[in-house]
Amino acid sequence: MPSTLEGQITMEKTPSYFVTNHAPKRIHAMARGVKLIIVVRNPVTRAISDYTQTLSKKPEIPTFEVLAFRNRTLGLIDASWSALRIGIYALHLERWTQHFPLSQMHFVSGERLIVDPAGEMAKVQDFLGLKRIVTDKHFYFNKTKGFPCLKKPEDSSTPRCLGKSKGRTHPRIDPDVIRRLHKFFKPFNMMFYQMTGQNFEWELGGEAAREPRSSRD
Ligand SMILES: Nc1ncnc2c1ncn2[C@@H]1O[C@H](COP(=O)(O)OS(=O)(=O)O)[C@@H](OP(=O)(O)O)[C@H]1O
Repeated sequence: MPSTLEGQITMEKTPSYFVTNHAPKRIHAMARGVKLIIVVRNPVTRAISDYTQTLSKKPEIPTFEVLAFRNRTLGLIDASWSALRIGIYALHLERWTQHFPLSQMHFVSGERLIVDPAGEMAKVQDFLGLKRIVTDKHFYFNKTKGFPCLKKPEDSSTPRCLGKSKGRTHPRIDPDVIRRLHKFFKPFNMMFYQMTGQNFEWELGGEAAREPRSSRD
C-alpha cells in the first residue's frame, strides 16, 4: 500500500479479501481505521456468474448442476464448492466483525449498482466522508451491455463501460437446482440482513427470474 498523505484517500480492491480467513486480522494490524466496502449480490446469481467465469477459462469442467451437489438425489448441496461457499456472506462477515465494527463497513448491493448506480455511489461517497461528486449525470444505461456506463471519465473523452469479461451470458441452469440453492442460502441471507441491518431482497426472486440472461443475447 502506498503512503497516504493528508487530504488523500488510498483505495485498494481485491475480491478475495472478504472470504480469506486471515485477511481481517492482517488488515486490522496494518490499518485499524480502514473503511471497508463490500459489494454483494444474490449468492445464487453470484455462484452462476463465478461458474461462468471459470467455464470461460476451462470449458471442460463439469456442469454447474453436477458441481453444486454432493448428492443430488438426496439434495445435499456441496457448500465446500467455492462458488457456493463465497456466497455464505454471514459466515465471512462474522469473521470480519471479530476485528472491525460494522460502522467501518459499507455494503453495496450489486443489483442496485446496475439499476441505480448514482444512488449506490451517493451512499459510498457519504460513507467515505466525500462530497457527492459522482451523480446521475455521470451515468447512462447501455442496453446492449445490460449495465450502466460512465459518461466521460476524467482521463478520456469517450464513455467507459465494463469490459468484455463482465456481463457474460450465463448458461441455463436447471430451475429446480436454482430453487434448491435459494432454499439453501435463505437462512444465511436472513442472518446477513440481520447482521448488516440491510435487506437485500434476494428472496423476491427478481435475480433468479433473470436467469439465463436471454435479454442480453
Ligand atoms: N459496476 C458493476 N455493477 C454491477 N455488477 C458489476 C459491476 N462490475 C462488475 N460487475 C459484475 O460482477 C461480476 C464479477 O465481476 P468482478 O469485476 O467482480 O470480477 S473480478 O472477480 O473482480 O474479476 C460480473 O458478473 P456477471 O456479469 O454476472 O458475470 C460483473 O458483471
